[in-house]
Amino acid sequence: MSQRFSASPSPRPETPTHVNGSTLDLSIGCKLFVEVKKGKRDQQKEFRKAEILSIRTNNAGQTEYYVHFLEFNKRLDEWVGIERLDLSREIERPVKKRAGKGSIRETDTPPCIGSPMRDGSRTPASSVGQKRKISSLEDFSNPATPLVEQLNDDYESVDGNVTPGNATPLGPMAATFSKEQEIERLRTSGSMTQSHSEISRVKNLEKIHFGEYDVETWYFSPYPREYSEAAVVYICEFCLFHFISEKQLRRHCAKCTVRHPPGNEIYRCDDISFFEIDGNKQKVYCRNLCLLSKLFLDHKTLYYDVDPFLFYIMCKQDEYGCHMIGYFSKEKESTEGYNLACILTLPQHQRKGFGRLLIAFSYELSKKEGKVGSPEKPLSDLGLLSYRSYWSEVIVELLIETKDLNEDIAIEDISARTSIATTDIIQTLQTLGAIKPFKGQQIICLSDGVIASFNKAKEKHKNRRIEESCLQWTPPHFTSNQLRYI
Ligand SMILES: CC(=O)SCCNC(=O)CCNC(=O)[C@H](O)C(C)(C)COP(=O)(O)OP(=O)(O)OC[C@H]1O[C@@H](n2cnc3c(N)ncnc32)[C@H](O)[C@@H]1OP(=O)(O)O
Repeated sequence: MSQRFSASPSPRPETPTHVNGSTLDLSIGCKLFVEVKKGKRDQQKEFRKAEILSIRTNNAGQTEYYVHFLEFNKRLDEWVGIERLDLSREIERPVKKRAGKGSIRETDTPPCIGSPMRDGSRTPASSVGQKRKISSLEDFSNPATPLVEQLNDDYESVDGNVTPGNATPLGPMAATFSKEQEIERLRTSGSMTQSHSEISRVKNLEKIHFGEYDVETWYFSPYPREYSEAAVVYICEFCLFHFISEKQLRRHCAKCTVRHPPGNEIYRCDDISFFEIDGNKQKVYCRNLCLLSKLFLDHKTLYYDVDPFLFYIMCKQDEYGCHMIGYFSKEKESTEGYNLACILTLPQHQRKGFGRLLIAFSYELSKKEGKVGSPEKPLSDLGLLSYRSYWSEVIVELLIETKDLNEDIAIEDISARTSIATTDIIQTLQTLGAIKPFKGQQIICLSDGVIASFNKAKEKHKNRRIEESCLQWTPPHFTSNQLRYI
């Protein structure tokens, strides 16, 4: 059965808006101040500069604008009505640029910069070359914390292979960008990235129902076109089939006997289990998983070519079955030495230490393989924060241990014992301010502050650790041509 894919209702380029009897032309690319959605208790209105990315008419015939708050993460983009626009302040209009001989093209996007990815696509400027701020709803209140500054610096160093100096403008491809081509690429390509000029700037689903949760989505994902009309998309939490109505889901659940991900359970400790799934064997499940994860992963994910990947699904068990909390994917063979491709904790389970557990598990697998590994780049803002937190904790713990034993330890030793790549260790130590010059040499020295933060974090995470003895796994081997299990 062929499926059609689409971003959202077709955007209208220009809409005359009536204010106090006069007409105001608001078009895609206009930048203006928009009221920020705040918690119920916060009475104070706050406005931030935002760019209009799309315009639509809702069922009640009212015009709505899809806005992106400048310098904030895309997951805060949303549809707003005219009442949230501050029309009393200046509106910045998109610059008209000449597109070629005799024609004028209106441009609302900066050129995309970035390095070619493995699949030939480009890394988006938003995630690599430009400075970004970590943001969630609560971050609106305090967008410029020291953590944010730290993160911005980290972005440039971690993804440091792209700097404005070696950035390449996207060139004529951007001008001839076709929606059909993009849809086809989203549908059929492997690892993907997004650029500013892609239709996927506008998210297509508002909410999903998953298990017992209703979850607001963050980003575009290529679900079938008709799904973008639904207020909620219903997903079976066990087999990941998706439905457009609750009735359809109920009918499905009456027949669906699946109670855990379709793979081998390779780890169980208390109520936490990990299942290993081969993308080549469970294509439908893995594609549905990638569709789901794309709703929360902006900058890269794969959702068609799942064969070369293994998927590790983390579940919490109860009497009904194994409920998915998060997952990570891993290339069967990574020439770049990556031990993790994409990682996701479902939003309803975030900030509870599960991301840390997923990361720890990926390194536990690397240890069993006798390899050093690193996550695939670029990392998202949340990915980087989580990795920084994990790396810091593991490295500081080892340094304290070796100091207590009066042993010397080199970066290579840390890497061999933790499976963390030396570049990640050095960057982490630099971030902690732990590399100091001493008598013409560089030494590692932990400040009291770093040790105090470590002790606090250790206490917090003491119940969320991977027990090595609970991992029942031998590294799988694959034939070189097809990457299947032998
Ligand atoms: C290689 C890649 O795939 S990069 C892409 C990474 N994935 C994504 O961006 C998808 C959307 N995000 C997510 O799924 C999650 O945020 C993850 C997987 C990155 C982290 O999962 P979580 O379960 O929330 O992580 P966890 O609770 O273990 O937090 C780990 C640490 O990261 C940091 N952190 C995580 N989220 C945040 C946040 N929103 N704000 C500030 N710090 C954060 C904190 O230091 C936290 O430790 P703490 O709670 O003790 O302070």
